[in-house]
Amino acid sequence: MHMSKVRIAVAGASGYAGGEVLRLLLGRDDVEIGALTGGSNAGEKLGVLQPHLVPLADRVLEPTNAETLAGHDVVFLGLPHGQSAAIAEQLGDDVVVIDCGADFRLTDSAEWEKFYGGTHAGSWPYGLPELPGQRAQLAGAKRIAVPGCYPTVSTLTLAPAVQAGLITPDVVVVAASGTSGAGKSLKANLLGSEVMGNVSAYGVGGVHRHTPEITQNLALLTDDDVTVSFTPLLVPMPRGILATCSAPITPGTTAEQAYEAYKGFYADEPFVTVLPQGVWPQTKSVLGSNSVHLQVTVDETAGRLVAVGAVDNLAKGTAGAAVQCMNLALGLPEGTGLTTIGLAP
Ligand SMILES: NC(=O)C1=CN([C@@H]2O[C@H](COP(=O)(O)OP(=O)(O)OC[C@H]3O[C@@H](n4cnc5c(N)ncnc54)[C@H](OP(=O)(O)O)[C@@H]3O)[C@@H](O)[C@H]2O)C=CC1
Ligand SMILES: CC(=O)N[C@@H](CCC(=O)OP(=O)(O)O)C(=O)O
Repeated sequence: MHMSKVRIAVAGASGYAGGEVLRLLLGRDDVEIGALTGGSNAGEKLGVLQPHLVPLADRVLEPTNAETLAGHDVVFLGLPHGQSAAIAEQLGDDVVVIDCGADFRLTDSAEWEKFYGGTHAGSWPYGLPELPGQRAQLAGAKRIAVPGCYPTVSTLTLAPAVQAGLITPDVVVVAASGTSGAGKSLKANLLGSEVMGNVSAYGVGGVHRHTPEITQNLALLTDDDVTVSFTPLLVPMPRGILATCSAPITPGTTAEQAYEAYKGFYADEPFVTVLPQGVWPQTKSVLGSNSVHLQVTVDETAGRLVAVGAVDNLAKGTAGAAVQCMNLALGLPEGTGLTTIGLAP
């Protein structure tokens, strides 16, 4: 039977998130790529801005507005924070809008104002299908907020332990990210000479805006109060996040029990792999894929559970999740167009 193609548009097609959505969708014969829009680069050819997207080289970026984005089944927003709400409200309730930005992730307006400033636009179904109960919220959804990259990996690295009560949910997350997490626009501290051969911490002391998002996610899994100490590190690589997470272990819990809890929690998840015991996640193994790699153990001397997770910040951390959510929203097989296979060496 002939099925009509899903017509999609990407706002922010010149950026990293928008570019990755297009890379993932270009291989699909059930998707037609419609409008591609930008900001300062409107009028430019995509072949100049995203030369890896060869089939789209001659496409010209249009300005981002309700007119250029009209007439699509799905609109992906890869715009800076605070830009999504005004566009989304003009797009009509029948269009699936998938926001890669932060505007609709938080449910608590006070937390939004504290960490982002300005008025909170509201909250949309949260695009992390691996959270218990969340897949049902995404099936048929017309508005989806794609999680932040650090919250995706941090939440999934801790969720089984929090839900099973293996830890006191007073968690410490230290996560190293590649530079693409900061977006494509040049930032002084991201110029090559500052990043190469260097690792630095930033957003230290509970001030990074992903802290309340991680807390919000973990709080769904327990009746206990959740506290999150989150420290991001910038490392000299283009893609990938490695998150090291720990929390006080519930006395008597063994490493074997923790491992089995993780295996059980993710047994039916197509994109989460709990690696063989003793094998620790590394970013390269997930690059370009929608995979999350996890490992867990118990540090008996310190009395802490230690879990490590890896994702590609642009794939499962943004654009891969966006495509996974599109599939769920449209009732397509969830893994359509997504791979679990990363790179080596
Ligand atoms: N990079 C990552 O790992 C992740 C990113 N995200 C989110 O995705 C969104 C996009 O991030 P990312 O792709 O990294 O950022 P980039 O800086 O790479 O891209 C930003 C895009 O937004 C466009 N843009 C900027 N200002 C305007 C404007 N005023 N009007 C219309 N378009 C505009 C830019 O167009 P132009 O170039 O033409 O100016 C560009 O296409 C952000 O909200 C970010 O938080 C989420 C998770 C992870
Ligand atoms: C390395 C780096 O700078 N990373 C970004 C996070 C990117 C991301 O996922 O965040 P949002 O979608 O919430 O912007 C940062 O720390 O601000």
